[in-house]
Amino acid sequence: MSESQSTSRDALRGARRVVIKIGSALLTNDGRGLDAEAVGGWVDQIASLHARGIEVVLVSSGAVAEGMARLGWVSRPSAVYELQAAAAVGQSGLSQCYEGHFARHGLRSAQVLLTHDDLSDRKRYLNARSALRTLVALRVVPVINENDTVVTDEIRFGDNDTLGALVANLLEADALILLTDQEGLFDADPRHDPEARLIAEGRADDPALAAVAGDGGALGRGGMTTKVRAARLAARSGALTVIASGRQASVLTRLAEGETLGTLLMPDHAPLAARKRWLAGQLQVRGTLVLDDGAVEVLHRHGSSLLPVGVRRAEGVFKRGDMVVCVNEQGARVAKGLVNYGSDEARRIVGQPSHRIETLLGYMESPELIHRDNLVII
Ligand SMILES: Nc1ncnc2c1ncn2[C@@H]1O[C@H](COP(=O)(O)OP(=O)(O)O)[C@@H](O)[C@H]1O
Ligand SMILES: N[C@@H](CCC(=O)OP(=O)(O)O)C(=O)O
Repeated sequence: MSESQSTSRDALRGARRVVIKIGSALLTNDGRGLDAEAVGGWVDQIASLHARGIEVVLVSSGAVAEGMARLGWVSRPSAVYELQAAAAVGQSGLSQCYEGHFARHGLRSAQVLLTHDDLSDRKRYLNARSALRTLVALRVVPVINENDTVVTDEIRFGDNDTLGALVANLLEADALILLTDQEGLFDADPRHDPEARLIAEGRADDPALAAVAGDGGALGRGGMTTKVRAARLAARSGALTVIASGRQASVLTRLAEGETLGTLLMPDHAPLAARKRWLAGQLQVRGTLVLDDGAVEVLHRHGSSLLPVGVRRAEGVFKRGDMVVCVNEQGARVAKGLVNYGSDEARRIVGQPSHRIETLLGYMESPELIHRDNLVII
């Protein structure tokens, strides 16, 4: 084992708070509802981590699959209202299953259902954080899922990898462990390429990883694409990510002991401040600002605010306070942030020096289009 590998795996051994996500592809027993026996096995391992003083927060998929099994449906419905109904039926089964297994170890679990809005509204985000922190302090294991029954396609995470990463950010976890049906991230999708080789370690921000990550199977949602993206999100609060097979014997306890299993994706920059992390985790973007090269440079190099003079075009319909993405002239994403002017006003002031804002609009809200406190480089 190389020196860098042993150092990285040591980081996992030192983890005190971990978010463990168990994916649909793994949980659902080839689509026939929950694999309760396998759930029991993971809970046994989590109980053992707990006994060593490691705080565990679980993100578990499986509600829709369990609901389908309970309702006797053989194929996944496409209508949103049927998926919502299946999730409602299945979520109680999921919760019961975990509760029963944790009870064998004298541990309590708690069901926490979150939506995108809970994490995008700053007040609700802080509320969710304090509730989860309280549960963890009470030595209860939160079992989190997306609240599928009340979300529509437009506002959903969809996959639970992203939710897991945002929870890791929220709780400043040391590690995010994504358990799935493959041994980790391969250099090609092993379902289609028998020669594919496991990537043991990488940097969460490495664009080459996103290039080899493909879509999910029939049961899962985002495949490796969302797992690699989740690693990038988790890295923003300094968390490392492991993608590993939930079918490997004692996978969680072996990882906690520093064994080389799965794919380890390490953060390669300092963690962002809490508010910037929250900004970075925002998925819903209302518009696009196309920046000139000078603006891209000052944002990158100096962490400056974005002034209208550096913006070529404003696209989309947005209000003051909405999240917009900033791209360079080739369309590559550079930053995102909360904009100080709505799209109509923004279109009138782009390319202009800030001292002209008042003349152009009849008022000046602020000299920046996005203040640096509300801006995050991506
Ligand atoms: N490069 C890759 N390496 C490993 N698996 C990959 C890769 N690209 C795509 N996949 C697919 O991703 C699937 C796991 O993702 P997904 O089905 O969403 O599972 P989960 O429900 O656990 O999130 C695997 O079954 C695999 O076929
Ligand atoms: N929230 C959904 C699960 C979403 C999902 O399958 O995500 P993933 O496990 O990342 O493939 C459910 O409980 O059915």
